[in-house]
Amino acid sequence: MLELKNLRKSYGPKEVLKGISATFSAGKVYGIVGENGAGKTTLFRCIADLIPFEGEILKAPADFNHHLGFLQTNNLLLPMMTGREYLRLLIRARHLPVSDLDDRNIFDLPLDEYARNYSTGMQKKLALLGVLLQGNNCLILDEPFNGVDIQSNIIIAEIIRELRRLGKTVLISSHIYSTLTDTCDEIHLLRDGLFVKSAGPESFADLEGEMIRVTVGDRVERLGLS
Ligand SMILES: Nc1ncnc2c1ncn2[C@@H]1O[C@H](COP(=O)(O)OP(=O)(O)OP(=O)(O)O)[C@@H](O)[C@H]1O
Repeated sequence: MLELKNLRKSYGPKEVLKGISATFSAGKVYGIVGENGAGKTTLFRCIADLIPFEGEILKAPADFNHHLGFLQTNNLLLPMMTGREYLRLLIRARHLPVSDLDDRNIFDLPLDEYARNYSTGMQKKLALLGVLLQGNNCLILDEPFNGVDIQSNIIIAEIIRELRRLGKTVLISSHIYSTLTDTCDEIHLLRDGLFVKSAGPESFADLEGEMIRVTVGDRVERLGLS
């Protein structure tokens, strides 16, 4: 169980999260959408206890953080380590046996090459594989689809559905709305530091319509294209 109660976060005078309350349940997939700079990563970093915040984040069981996997958008600064060593490190951090790595290398990554020489998409796949092989109960996936090829995106969507079937709690951010409607049970729109709208599958289309109205407004006309 994961519950946010009046979660607030400021960077200096800048208030990014202004009192978010929400509950995230096991066996559900939650999408977070919002414009660049809306605070999605900040929210995730608060939940992962990586930065201080105000308000409350209630987690159960008590060792929740030991079963939390966080795929960050910028966790790709790997030291001199091969893909295989990176995966071993993450798996061992959970005191799990390292086995069948080649079989479980579902993205066909060159595991014996230095991970820092991987392409951006390959690094993301490696990081995702790492948090998945840890067997976490809660997964926070910050833009998992971004920079990854279409074939892998299809696989990632299927993995997310499998995580739901396994009873995990999954939080995802994405700038591609269809990736969320394909996978989520609920989507929250983060704007001005708050969840201003939340929708279940029956109102995903309404939420998209609302975002288009607010976001596009008269911007295209103002461009004065001719
Ligand atoms: N360490 C920091 N110090 C100061 N300001 C920060 C810091 N990290 C983030 N911010 C600011 O907080 C706001 C929210 O940033 P955040 O990265 O959480 O947004 P986001 O919704 O994830 O954006 P994007 O979609 O572009 O990834 C932005 O205005 C950003 O400039």
